[in-house]
Amino acid sequence: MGKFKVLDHPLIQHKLSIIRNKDCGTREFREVVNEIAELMAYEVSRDMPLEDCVIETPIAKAKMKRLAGKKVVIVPILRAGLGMVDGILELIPAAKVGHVGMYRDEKTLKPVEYFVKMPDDLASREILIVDPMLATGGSSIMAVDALKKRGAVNIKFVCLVAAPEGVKALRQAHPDVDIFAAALDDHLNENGYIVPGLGDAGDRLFGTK
Ligand SMILES: O=P(O)(O)OC[C@H]1O[C@H](OP(=O)(O)OP(=O)(O)O)[C@H](O)[C@@H]1O
Ligand SMILES: O=c1cc[nH]c(=O)[nH]1
Ligand SMILES: [Mg+2]
Repeated sequence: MGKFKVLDHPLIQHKLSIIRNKDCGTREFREVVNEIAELMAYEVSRDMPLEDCVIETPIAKAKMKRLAGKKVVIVPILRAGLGMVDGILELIPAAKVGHVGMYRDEKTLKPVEYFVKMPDDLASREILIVDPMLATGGSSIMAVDALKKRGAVNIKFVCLVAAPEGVKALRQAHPDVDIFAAALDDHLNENGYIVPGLGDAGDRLFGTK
């Protein structure tokens, strides 16, 4: 079973309290979502594989370590996942970026896929699917399905706020996927929104309603 980890670093918790506030405006929301994503990327990348290498410094040859393997792929689930991409790219600037477009039908709460564009060689790459919200789990499960269908095997899911219902569903559907969240909230309300949550992440990021 993949792990589920809440990243409770004080800076992450502090910044999360800023964006949860209903009075946080679009500009600040966008900035702070990226800042949290950057901090999370530091933890999420902790077990990235390294390989030996020899570097010639101005003084001597030195046995060093560098990242091994192909470039990481960041996959935002559109739209809200886009808000986390730049923050992660600050730490992993050479990463490739794939996109999965999906929205949740307001009545059924089921995800509807409308776009997929991925880099090549998914099978040999580490993939970070990012979306601020893990609610029922429907969107994340469908995103992992879409990537596995295209050959992906090494997948992590990174979100800001998770509901227990979504964590359970994603782990059941894809037990091999590690899940990282900045917070595990209480429950989903009758409209499928996370409580206390932060509202509709996409609308708050892009100023839509
Ligand atoms: O776990 P789930 O129940 O599937 O809900 C979570 C999904 O809902 C939100 O997207 P939304 O459908 O609002 O699309 P948007 O990002 O375009 O606003 C959110 O960003 C997730 O993708
Ligand atoms: O609370 C929620 C649930 C789904 N999508 C959001 O943006 N927020
Ligand atoms: Mg939305």
